[in-house]
Amino acid sequence: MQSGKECLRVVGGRRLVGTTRPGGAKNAILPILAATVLTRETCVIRGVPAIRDVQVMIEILRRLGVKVRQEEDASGLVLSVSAADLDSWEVREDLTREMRSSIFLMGPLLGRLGRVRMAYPGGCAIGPRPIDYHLRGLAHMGARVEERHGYIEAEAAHLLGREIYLDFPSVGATENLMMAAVLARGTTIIRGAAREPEITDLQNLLNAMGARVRGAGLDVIRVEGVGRLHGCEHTVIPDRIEAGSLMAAAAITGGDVRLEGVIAEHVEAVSAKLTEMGAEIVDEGDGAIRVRGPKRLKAVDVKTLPYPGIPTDMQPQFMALATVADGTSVITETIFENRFKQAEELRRMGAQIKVVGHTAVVQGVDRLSGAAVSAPALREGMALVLAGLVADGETRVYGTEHIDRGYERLEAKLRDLGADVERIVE
Ligand SMILES: CC(=O)N[C@H]1[C@@H](OP(=O)(O)OP(=O)(O)OC[C@H]2O[C@@H](n3ccc(=O)[nH]c3=O)[C@H](O)[C@@H]2O)O[C@H](CO)[C@@H](O)[C@@H]1O
Ligand SMILES: C=C(OP(=O)(O)O)C(=O)O
Repeated sequence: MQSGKECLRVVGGRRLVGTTRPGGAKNAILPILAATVLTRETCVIRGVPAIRDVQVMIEILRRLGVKVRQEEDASGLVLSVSAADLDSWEVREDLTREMRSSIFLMGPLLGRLGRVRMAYPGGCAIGPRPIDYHLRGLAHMGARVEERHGYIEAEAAHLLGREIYLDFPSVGATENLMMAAVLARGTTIIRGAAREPEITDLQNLLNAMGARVRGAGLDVIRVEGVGRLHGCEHTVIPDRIEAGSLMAAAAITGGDVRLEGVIAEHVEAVSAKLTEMGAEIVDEGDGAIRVRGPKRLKAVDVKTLPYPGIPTDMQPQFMALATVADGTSVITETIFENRFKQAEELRRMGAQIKVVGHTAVVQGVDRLSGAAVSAPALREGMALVLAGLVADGETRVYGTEHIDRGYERLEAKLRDLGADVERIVE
């Protein structure tokens, strides 16, 4: 029996209808905030999502001596970040444990200060998450990298532009190496780079700061090192995973939801898959997408791939949809080793799911039944909320701290669309 805990209480059975919009992209703002330490001047970042990961990154920056001012405008949070005087080059263990994305500070601190010390970020609920590509790339650029007592220390009087090959298009390694390269001597070429839209957003920010980066969105990125960077203003792109999650909520409830402020191209693969499942998706132009869910979803096969494929960050949500679809869906996870933790929780709600290695076979059932479930991680939590929206009776989703890492006002947004969802402390 769980007590004194916070949960999202979802009562299933409501169609979602209305208009909503995603916030700024979590996976764009985190490297962007790290990149602001590359200059002594102030960077003003707009459209920042009010999520826990952003607050943790702000805390990390503050402990390095960075001044961060928070305001609000129509775009969301506005952050003015000023790293004029950095008084530390070390990111402590409690903070790296709090958020893996603290690794994004490695490249910028090394570029700006020539030195960085950081606790080794561990794996997480989605499996081991090595950082060997990050470290190998930095070493190739001339950094002396040492791993000791759970800490990584890197030093380089000057990083040198080099040609770097990534064995896999790692999003984080691509971004870290881009940030390390902007102040390096000479030109860095990253081959086998990840192509996610958040990398293009980072390129846009860096170039607005005076960097010379091109190629983001393709698999070869060229960075010509410059002597110094300056302050800038930048607005973060909309969160395509939050958008996809809200589209999934419309689809699973047989709803009719209009999303505004979306970049349709960023959710194309998700739209195509939802259409295959029987949803009707109309790109209305000007960043608006209308999603109408069918009476009953159809089973599909889903395979996660690097962008522009189906994102792994939408895989748990697709699994939730598959649990109530007509027929058998096969879901293959190719990005992370262990990202089916939601399956066990969905089974508590009556889902029929068999997991064998990287594949999950989901036999759609007529009804799910509400239950007490626990979010093992961020998207996995969203998947449980989606299941709760259509389950009979009440579902309590614990582990809200995971959901809050990346969803801004989730229960309020769903409630505005007619869902019966509230946050309660038992
Ligand atoms: C803050 C952020 O942007 N997070 C996203 C980022 O995470 P993250 O940047 O951590 O993910 P990566 O693209 O680096 O990881 C992809 C694969 O490469 C492996 N790998 C990665 C780096 C490395 O040095 N060695 C290595 O083996 C990982 O274990 C994983 O199997 O991209 C993931 C894949 O789209 C998303 O799920 C995360 O939401
Ligand atoms: C896995 C995710 O993020 P992170 O890399 O921040 O853990 C995610 O956004 O689903």
